Amino acid sequence: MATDGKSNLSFVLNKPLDVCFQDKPVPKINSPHDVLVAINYTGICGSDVHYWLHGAIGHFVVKDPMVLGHESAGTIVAVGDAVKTLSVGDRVALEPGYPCRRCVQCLSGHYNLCPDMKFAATPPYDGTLTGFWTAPADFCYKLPETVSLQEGALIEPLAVAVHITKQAKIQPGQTVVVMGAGPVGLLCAAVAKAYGAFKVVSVDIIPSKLEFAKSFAATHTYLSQRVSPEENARNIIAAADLGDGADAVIDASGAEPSIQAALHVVRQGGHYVQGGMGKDNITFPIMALCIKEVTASGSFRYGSGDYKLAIQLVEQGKVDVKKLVNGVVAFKDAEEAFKKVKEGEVIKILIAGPNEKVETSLDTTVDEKKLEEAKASGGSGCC
Ligand SMILES: NC(=O)c1ccc[n+]([C@@H]2O[C@H](COP(=O)([O-])OP(=O)(O)OC[C@H]3O[C@@H](n4cnc5c(N)ncnc54)[C@H](O)[C@@H]3O)[C@@H](O)[C@H]2O)c1
Ligand SMILES: OC[C@H](O)C(O)[C@@H](O)CO
Repeated sequence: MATDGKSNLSFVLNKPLDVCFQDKPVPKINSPHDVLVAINYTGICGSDVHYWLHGAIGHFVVKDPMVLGHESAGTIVAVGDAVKTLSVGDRVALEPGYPCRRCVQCLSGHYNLCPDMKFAATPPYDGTLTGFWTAPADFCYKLPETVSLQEGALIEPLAVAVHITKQAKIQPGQTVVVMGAGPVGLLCAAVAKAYGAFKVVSVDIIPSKLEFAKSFAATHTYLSQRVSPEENARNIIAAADLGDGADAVIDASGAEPSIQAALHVVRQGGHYVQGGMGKDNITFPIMALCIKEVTASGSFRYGSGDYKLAIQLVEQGKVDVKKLVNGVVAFKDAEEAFKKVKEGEVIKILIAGPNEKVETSLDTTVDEKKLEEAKASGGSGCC
């Protein structure tokens, strides 16, 4: 068997800031429709960092030890008897949430809203920072030959961006403002461009993020100021010459001032999408929403077709996800990688699977002062 002699070492969160490595049994294929995947690479998401720091996101509370990670790509090592679409050796991007397939939401095509979703590294379900993982075959997406396994690990956040940007109903030639230039905002900007947006404005409060955004996908950038949301909105419109406002505005920050400015940037009859997660309740400019007849949507994870499109965008060179990767670390350095993400100076770090031979390509020395400052400034920006 392809797992013989291989480690199923897993990176486990016991409680906030208390992690360990555990060698768990290799999972068994329990359904003829499932496959067994050897994990090659996993990206660290803001939600993983949030669980590591706080042990909870909203009402999802880590009560028992939980394996972290959900942005993964791997190689098929065994397939169930009924699997026709994948074979041993195929390289796949993993969609990490499995819906019930029977409820009203699933049957109406919105499986991401399934109330019984089993989502990796969302308690009580273990995540993918492990050696081997079982998944339904139809939630594993074969990577084209030209797409690497490291790019495969970036398909998950790209699928989030594909879903958010679909909600914005962007038409070719339109203008789009993306609030927040973290991984999700950067990917939304790139997807908006791929959907045909003529101008894409990235907004953030950190100059270095905007410098990167300009080199990645943004046609314009704006450094948000400590002024009123209306004034920031006027400045964004002026900076990118957006006329009566942007056709679509996406929030990928979850920050209250950014959400407020967004409603003043969007044009009459435009679209607003809430992709960022933040405080449960904020002051929201309902008059702007109302009198401009803005169409506002939420966006949660990804649904039918989003992974497929994300892979196509990478395959066709429309979104260069490699540019987001600051480095790859060996599995044993997973905790250092989390600290590095929390320091706030990297975009994406990949953790190699425990059976993957990798030379660490990232300086994992952690600047404790920067880490303390980042911790003091609040959560991961996630929830
Ligand atoms: N909807 C979903 O399914 C989904 C999935 C994944 C992540 N998310 C959420 O998307 C958001 C972005 O994720 P990420 O991984 O890029 O997070 P991130 O924390 O790396 O990025 C957030 C960015 O927003 C910027 N920001 C903060 N305040 C701002 C302000 N006032 N104006 C403009 N920018 C501001 C930050 O500097 C940062 O660059 C998070 O809130 C995350 O929880 C949502
Ligand atoms: O990309 C998926 C997200 O990280 C998750 O939905 C998380 O933020 C909430 O559980």
